[in-house]
Amino acid sequence: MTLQRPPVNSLNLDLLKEMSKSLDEIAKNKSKAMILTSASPKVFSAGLDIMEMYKPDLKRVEEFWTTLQEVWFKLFGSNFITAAAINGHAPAGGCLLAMSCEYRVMTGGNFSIGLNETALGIVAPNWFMDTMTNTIPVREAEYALTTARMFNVEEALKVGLIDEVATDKDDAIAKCKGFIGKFDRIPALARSITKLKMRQAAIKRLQDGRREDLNEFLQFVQNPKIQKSLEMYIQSLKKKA
Ligand SMILES: CCCCCCCCC/C=C/C(=O)SCCNC(=O)CCNC(=O)[C@H](O)C(C)(C)COP(=O)(O)OP(=O)(O)OC[C@H]1O[C@@H](n2cnc3c(N)ncnc32)[C@H](O)[C@@H]1OP(=O)(O)O
Repeated sequence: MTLQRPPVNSLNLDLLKEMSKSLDEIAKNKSKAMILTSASPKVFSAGLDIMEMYKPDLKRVEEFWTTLQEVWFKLFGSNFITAAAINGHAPAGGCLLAMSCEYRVMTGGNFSIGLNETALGIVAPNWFMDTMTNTIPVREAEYALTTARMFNVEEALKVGLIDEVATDKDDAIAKCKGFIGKFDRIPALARSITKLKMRQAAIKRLQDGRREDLNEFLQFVQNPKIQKSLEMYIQSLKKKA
């Protein structure tokens, strides 16, 4: 699955809906595995489209958040094998997508990956945190989350946020295929049940608290202080360019 929403694959409602549909198709057509990557040469995904959260229409932003939750359920909780070929920057929601896969290969270069929400004055939801602690140790996750740490490729490899480094996108995809090949001799049902048991607690936590998570988000986007932070962040992104 190749993300292609120039310039930075930011996740707006339309892209999330497309992803949700594609994940359904992959599940339905009984694909053995999926590799998630990006059509952009330097950005895997810039995370959530900040414009969806800035001065939002309430109905749309509710659908936006619900669709994001759905994409996470379908990706993190998929029966099929998932690997991410991270061929560029992967901040915030981009990092979440990569961490929701079972294996991560990142192309070397001046790219970074991490959950930087606190730097925007926002708090990553519990299920973002659960996804991170499913990937790296709790202590590292707490440190990374509180400090909005963006890891460079070497740091990400060292902490286990990524599993391998690749020379370019083709190499990243080849290495993801190498991971997928490890399951050639493992019975598929045993593999998928094991994966889902490992992920069950995190999945159940969001299933049980889904409405509450949505309400928290809706309160959050209606908070004037948060809107001010988002406005300043958008300006800083634009100034850079
Ligand atoms: C339940 C509990 C409570 C709920 C609490 C709620 C929690 C919400 C959780 C939030 C999760 C998130 O993902 S929040 C999103 C966080 N994302 C980020 O912080 C990433 C910000 N972006 C970047 O760092 C960079 O753009 C990066 C990805 C490295 C690429 O750098 P480049 O130099 O290649 O490109 P840029 O010039 O910066 O960007 C190109 C254009 O894209 C825009 N752009 C970049 N990122 C964007 C983004 N995320 N959304 C919209 N637009 C974006 C820029 O403004 C530019 O616009 P023009 O100048 O107009 O061309």
